[in-house]
Amino acid sequence: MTEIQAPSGQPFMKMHGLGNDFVVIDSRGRGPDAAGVTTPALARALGDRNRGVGFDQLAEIRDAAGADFTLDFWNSDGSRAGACGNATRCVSDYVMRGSGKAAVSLLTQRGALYAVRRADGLVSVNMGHPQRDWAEVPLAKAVDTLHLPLAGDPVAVGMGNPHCVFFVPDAEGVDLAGVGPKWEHDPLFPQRTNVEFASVTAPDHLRLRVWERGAGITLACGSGACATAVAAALRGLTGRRVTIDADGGTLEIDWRDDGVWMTGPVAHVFDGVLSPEFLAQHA
Ligand SMILES: N[C@H](CCC[C@H](N)C(=O)O)C(=O)O
Repeated sequence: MTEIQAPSGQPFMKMHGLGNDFVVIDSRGRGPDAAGVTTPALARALGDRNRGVGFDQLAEIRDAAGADFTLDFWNSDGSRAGACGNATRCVSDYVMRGSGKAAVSLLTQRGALYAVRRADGLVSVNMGHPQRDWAEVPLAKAVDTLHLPLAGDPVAVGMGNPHCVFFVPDAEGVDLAGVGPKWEHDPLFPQRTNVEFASVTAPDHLRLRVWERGAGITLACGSGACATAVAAALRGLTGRRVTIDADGGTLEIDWRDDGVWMTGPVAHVFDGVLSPEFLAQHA
């Protein structure tokens, strides 16, 4: 009889929120001071959809002091992201299932966040207060974040990561791949930016398409949806509670006094193990 060997290597999960897809590495159990296992080289290699696993973002779960867990985000180009709403929802769901809790707290680069499971099964995350000051976004110089001095009159909003939101008559018609990289690299954004194109379809409804910093076109962007809802409310285009249709599905955004709440679905696709060879090649 052949013995089946337990696989050695680094376990991971593949998850997605509205088609915004993630590799999730759970490296808890080593203490809050232990560094993560992810390196820029590993993120780039794993993010390659032909030679790796493929993802829009990689999320690594680490131990936290004073919260249920810490969450680090990486883009497929190997850069770090300060926030990722869809991955926060997916990972919070996984941690809630594992612990039996109906609410969890987490630490991200921007600070502490909070997630709860709703009665309908969807997961809500309080993504924190929007950053509206030019230095916090960050922008390269002191300008009015509600009317950036750029063609198309976009709004800058930080959600722990930078967003540049354009309101356009028809988001469907925008050539994302053509215009996205230009704005991502505009000198007004010293850390580059995520780029949103939104159309108001009703006073409580927006259509959104996104070009993400470090990842390109994605089917949805949770922090981008939050930034877009904030920008639309500040411009007086919508109320503070909106439904946002991204390419991959729908998010509910509610900008409350305690922060911007984002609600949507989660999907756990499969579990895998990275081979020791792959890890060694991309350490
Ligand atoms: N997809 C993520 C955002 C990733 C942002 C990342 N591209 C950055 O560099 O800030 C979300 O659901 O919020």
